[in-house]
Amino acid sequence: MDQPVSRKRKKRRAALNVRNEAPIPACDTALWEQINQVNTKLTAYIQAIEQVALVSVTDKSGKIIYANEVFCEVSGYSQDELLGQNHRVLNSGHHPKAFFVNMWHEITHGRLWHEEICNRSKNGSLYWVDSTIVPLRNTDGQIDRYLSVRVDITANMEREGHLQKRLNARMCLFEMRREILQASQVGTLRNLILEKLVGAMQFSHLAVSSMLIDGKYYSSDTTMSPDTQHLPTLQGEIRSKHKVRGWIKVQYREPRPFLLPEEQDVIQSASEDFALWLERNETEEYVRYQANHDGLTQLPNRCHMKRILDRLIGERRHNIGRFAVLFIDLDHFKIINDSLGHETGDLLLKEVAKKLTSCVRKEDIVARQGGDEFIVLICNVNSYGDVETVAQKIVEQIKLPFTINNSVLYIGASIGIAMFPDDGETVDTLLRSSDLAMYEVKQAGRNSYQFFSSEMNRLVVEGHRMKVALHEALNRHEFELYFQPIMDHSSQRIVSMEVLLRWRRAGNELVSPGKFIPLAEESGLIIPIGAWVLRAACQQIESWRRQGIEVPRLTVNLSMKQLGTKQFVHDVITILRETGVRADCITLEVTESMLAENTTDVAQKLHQLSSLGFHIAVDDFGTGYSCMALLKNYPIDLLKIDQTFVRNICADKNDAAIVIAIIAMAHGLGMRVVAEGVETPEQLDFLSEKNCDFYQGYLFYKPQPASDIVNSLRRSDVFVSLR
Ligand SMILES: Nc1nc2c(ncn2[C@@H]2O[C@H](COP(=O)(O)OP(=O)(O)OP(=O)(O)O)[C@@H](O)[C@H]2O)c(=O)[nH]1
Repeated sequence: MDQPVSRKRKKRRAALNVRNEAPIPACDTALWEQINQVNTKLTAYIQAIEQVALVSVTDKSGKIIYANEVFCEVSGYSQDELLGQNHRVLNSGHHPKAFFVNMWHEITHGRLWHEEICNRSKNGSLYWVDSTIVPLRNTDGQIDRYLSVRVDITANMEREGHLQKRLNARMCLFEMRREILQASQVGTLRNLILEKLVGAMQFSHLAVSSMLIDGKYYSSDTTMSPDTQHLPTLQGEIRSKHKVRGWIKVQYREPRPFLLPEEQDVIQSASEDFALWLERNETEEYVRYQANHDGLTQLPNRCHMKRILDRLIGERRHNIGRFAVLFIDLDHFKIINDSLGHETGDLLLKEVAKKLTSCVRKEDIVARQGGDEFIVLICNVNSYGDVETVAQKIVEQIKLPFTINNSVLYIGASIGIAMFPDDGETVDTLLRSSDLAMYEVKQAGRNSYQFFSSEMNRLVVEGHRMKVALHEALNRHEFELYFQPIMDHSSQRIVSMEVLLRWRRAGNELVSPGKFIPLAEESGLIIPIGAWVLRAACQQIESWRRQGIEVPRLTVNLSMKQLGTKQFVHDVITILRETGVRADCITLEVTESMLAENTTDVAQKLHQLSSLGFHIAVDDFGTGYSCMALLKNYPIDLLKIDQTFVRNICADKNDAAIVIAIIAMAHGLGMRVVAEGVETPEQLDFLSEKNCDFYQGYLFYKPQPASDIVNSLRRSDVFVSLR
């Protein structure tokens, strides 16, 4: 059985020491006997050693003066070739210089040296030997030769080495792949690969890894210059999407005659894995970018901006420091689209985005909220004055002409400003506050800026509460009808009554129509409310009729939303059927703007209604388009002159001229005219002199509930029959 290596080594050392150091005793028979025995033993040892080991002796300088047969056999050199050669002829280059420096240091100091060495044979192949070098002294005690005994361990080393290297390589790749799966930052991953590759090399202390990616050089040893082509190099190419993006290298600091294939595999795989990661990361980055940016302007989109805003709020919540949110909406942008086309509109939006970016500092953020709306975050604000300066600059800059496709375009911007934390401490409140302020700018005429105020908020909160209550108002029977008579010019009697809606909210508070009608329009509630009004008006006609009061006609206002519903005419007919009222008992009032909005659909419906017997009136005439040409396409019976003209009719020549013109033109088109808001006898005189047909106003009657007006109606002479 084999003895353990350490015991074998001890024995060998003991034997060599005996040979080198045993003193020669004085001659006597017993002693010679002893010497012979020792000699015999030594000879046996030497013979045995010579059989299995590579034995050589060198002089002080390392020149070989003896080499046994095994030595010749393993090294591939003949004795003649070896003798006189320096031992360096066998150097494989595998070991660093320090390895041999240490060896020489030990043996020149008379110490035995024992290591595993990789040597190179004559044919270039490598072999590993377990080497023991013993310094030999001459009779003066000086070291003058070195005895080397080496055992060939190449087979073991290869087995172990291969396994170890493969294991190392696998481990390295495994770890790198794990990191690659988790890595999110290219810088971190790059450093990690460079570090791991060095660790995976057989002489890691000599290995330097480096990477060239997209023209930039990185190295695990920043002192080593990229210009090291002469050094032993393992290299892998980083290829992504069929393009060479760079390389990964591992180089040894010293020349090495051979490099292991496993190491090359590691570099190759690392390069491929890294290239895949780059591709994946770039795809993810692209997707992330697309999700966070507006495709047209490349600015952060609404979601991204909200996240930025949220982060900013988080940062500033504990630090004192204001920032401002500017809500920017372009003025009348729709006209650009409608007149010059969507593509021109798009180009203008891109130019506006650039201009906005140029108006703010790098740390500020410009985002596209959507459509023609942009958000600007001014991140560091000392005073309102700072923000005002930026807002003013934006208004001025946007006002300047834009040249798009060789055309000069003009646009304005309305800006609402909310400050953090004063006007909101959450993303939603800041956006809402700035939006409200922007809305105020629009209301005030556009092309300017406005800071948010708590009054705006109060109005919004009130509006919201009212909207909620309005939803319930129909179910709670909170609506009432008021009636205001319309008088005949010549007879001074009632020809019709305008039906006016009133909302008596819980608590008996009467809400003015000016407050709730716009909310009902906005929420769409105007459709069921409008149907209720028509039905209630018809029911009232029937109720009066049953009481013996014949009302010639009631005038009911329509909204554009109602008229816009497909089944509007059908719904009106249904109400007439249900209540038993004839169509000619009802005048339907539309506004000028309704006629201008959707001419074909509105005209069709009004013609249908007119042919059913309804009268059609145009309310508030003169305040909108005042376009007589528009009227001729519709079956209009009555024009109602807006009260704003009537109010100053005796004092303002222009108003008087307008009223005279409207009456003349209406008569020319076969229509009759109602003057609204008649309050004084002077107004009445003026109007009757100009042949106005009918009057409505406080001079005759205020709007009254059915219960109050009924007394006036009972007088038999109040009505003029129009039939
Ligand atoms: N070209 C283009 N137009 C868009 C885009 N997104 C929205 N719009 C249009 O932008 C217009 C925005 O209209 P609004 O802001 O409501 O109206 P405006 O004409 O600007 O009027 P005010 O805001 O009241 O001054 C609409 O006509 C949209 O169709 C877009 O990506 N490209």
